[in-house]
Amino acid sequence: MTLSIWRYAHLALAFVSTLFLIILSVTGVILAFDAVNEKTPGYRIEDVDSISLAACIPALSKVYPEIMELSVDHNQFVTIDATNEDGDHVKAYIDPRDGKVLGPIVPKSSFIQWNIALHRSLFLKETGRIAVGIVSFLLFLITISGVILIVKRQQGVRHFFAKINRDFFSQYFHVVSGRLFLVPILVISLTGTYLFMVRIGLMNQEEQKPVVTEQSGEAIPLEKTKFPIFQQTKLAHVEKIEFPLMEDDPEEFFILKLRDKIINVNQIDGSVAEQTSIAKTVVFEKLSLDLHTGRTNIIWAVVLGFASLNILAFIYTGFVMTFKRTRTKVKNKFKAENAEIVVLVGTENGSTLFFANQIHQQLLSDGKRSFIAEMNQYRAYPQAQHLIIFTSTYGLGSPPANATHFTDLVSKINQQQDILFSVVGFGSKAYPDFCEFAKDVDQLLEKQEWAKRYLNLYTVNDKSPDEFVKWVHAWSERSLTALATAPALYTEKQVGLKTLKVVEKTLVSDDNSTFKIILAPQSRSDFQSGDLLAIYPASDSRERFYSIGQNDGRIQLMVKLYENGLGSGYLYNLELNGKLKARIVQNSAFHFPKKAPAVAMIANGTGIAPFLGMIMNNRDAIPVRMYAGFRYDNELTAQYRQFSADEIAQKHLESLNFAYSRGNEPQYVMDLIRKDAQYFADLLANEGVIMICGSLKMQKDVEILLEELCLSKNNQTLSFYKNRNQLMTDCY
Ligand SMILES: Cc1cc2nc3c(=O)[nH]c(=O)nc-3n(C[C@H](O)[C@H](O)[C@H](O)COP(=O)(O)O)c2cc1C
Repeated sequence: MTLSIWRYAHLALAFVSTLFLIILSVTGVILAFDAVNEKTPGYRIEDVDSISLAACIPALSKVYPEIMELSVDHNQFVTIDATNEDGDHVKAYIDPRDGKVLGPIVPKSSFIQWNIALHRSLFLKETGRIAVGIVSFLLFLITISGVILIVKRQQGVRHFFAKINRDFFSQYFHVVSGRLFLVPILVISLTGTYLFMVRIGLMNQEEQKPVVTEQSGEAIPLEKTKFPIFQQTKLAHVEKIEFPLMEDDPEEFFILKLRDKIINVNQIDGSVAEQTSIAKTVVFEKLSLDLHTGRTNIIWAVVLGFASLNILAFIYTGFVMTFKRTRTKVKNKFKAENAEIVVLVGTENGSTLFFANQIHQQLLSDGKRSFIAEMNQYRAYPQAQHLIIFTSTYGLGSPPANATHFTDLVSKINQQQDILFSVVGFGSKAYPDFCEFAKDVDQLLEKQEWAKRYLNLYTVNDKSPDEFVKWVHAWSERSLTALATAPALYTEKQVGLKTLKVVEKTLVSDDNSTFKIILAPQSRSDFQSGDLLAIYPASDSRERFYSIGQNDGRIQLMVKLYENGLGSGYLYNLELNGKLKARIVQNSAFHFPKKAPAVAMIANGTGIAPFLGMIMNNRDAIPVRMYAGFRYDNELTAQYRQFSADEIAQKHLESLNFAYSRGNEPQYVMDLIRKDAQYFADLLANEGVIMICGSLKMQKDVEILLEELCLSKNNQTLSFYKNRNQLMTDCY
């Protein structure tokens, strides 16, 4: 499928960096947790911005005769490295106002250190650092391309924060959380990139020259509380203070390491002996580190933790989206120029392609020369008789990604022969322009001289299989092409294969080509008569469907054996007690209507199969009449007669009426219906249900007859009853 360049970039970048991003996100979550955890002991000195060095240094000197170092970390914890009055070495968190020890310095656990090393360099030293840096930059690019995709999706920057309609969970989550975590992820990626650039020396850290103040003459001693620089400097601005090693030595200084400069202070008179600014890049580096790690702010650390967690969720949902988009693989057996049926698909996220492919596959199975392509690949189809278009719509009635040139192409390329067209729109009623693009395409084709309308436009809301099968019914009945109408076949969640054992099989004879096969599921299976069995005779993607009759918890099929028939031949050749794998497809639209006051069943040939099961299970004794047409009265129909006698005795059935088309008096089911016209008219008038199973041709003829009957006897159209679900069909 054509992907827009941005989506392609977004995906390619994500693909390249996935593994690294997973490692960095997992360790990122752990380190964010650690950053929060670090702050939980109550060593934080709240008013470090009001404590001056002039207040705290003399106070500390009273408690600690010898101080080596005092530092204030990103948590605003103050640490001292000193000797106390008892001569003991103290390295601990203290209160800077009175020197009281608050707690010991606990080094980071080896687990956290392990995480830090993994996060920074993947344990690969310099190479790892470079890889991490590059991945940070890729994350930045992924974020930017993601923003562009959201802007495109939302039809402009103005709607960036507008409501996101939910197509499916992964997509919704990806977009909504993408917006929510946009800023933190941008910050993580940019600061990560910057830190990497600094570390590998890409940022020019120009040496800052110290400014030296010439000392004039002998220093006049001053009390430390009066040192102007100590009075001006608050603890909040300090990172570290190195104390003079030897007291009274004017060559030994207090070295104040502040965030933006280093100041050497004369310990005798408190004058500034030397001052060195810290390079901007270093200041930025510290800021980046604060922002990247959340070490200075607990709320930011929590936000970063969630953002990292969200990167993992992004990866997962992103791949679900990609999988969904690319899952349906299409194969063409015929070339565009030889195709008799052309299926064109307009899709952005691949779901419409799934529906289209289900149809294309069935057309191929039915021996039709079907060809499937994207709408943007529209061209001349010299042998086409049918053009079927399935397309979604994206915002303001726009075409999906692979249908953007369709309108232009249609105006440029004229087909040379008449082609019957049918358009199915896929969309969502959550959007004001429901299926707008499909409507436009339908109108566009209507105007083409070569295009002849085959069906009116059908629309499908939110990928509803029930709505889609309405089109399937219509197209298959009009074209007399067997297409499966069980909605379950068009749901993306397909249930798995089941093992079935052959427990009974009859043989065909000269005058009977239909055989019965009974299959016992080897695991718990829920199904009803009217459901379908999908088998895979060649163990490939080719599927064949059979209507199920439920016989005592087992699957009963009536199969007509065709010469060289793939499915029928496979089933016929199965050994007794042999096993096969197959899928049960629920077909709730053709289940026995348990609430109906009465039911008429109309079948021809193997269409009788589901009805046999329904009758056996009619324990509520709903009045059922069956009308069945066959070619010959043979041993099979004799069995049906025996079956009906048994079922009539059990009150499961009222009557079974046969018509034989090749007998002495050729008859069709239509003749049986005509004979019982009043019964059918009354049945429909009294909310009874008619079920039809068998050939599409028979269904068509029966419907024409029922239409006549309804009009003449009930003064109603057949569609009136159809709309009330009083006509159920499953024909092929
Ligand atoms: C961003 C976005 C915009 C959409 N805009 C419309 C719209 O304007 N009209 C509509 O009927 N459906 C709209 N839809 C719904 C899709 O057309 C619908 O979900 C369709 O089944 C998707 O099919 P696809 O996966 O084949 O692209 C939109 C969906 C998304 C995600």
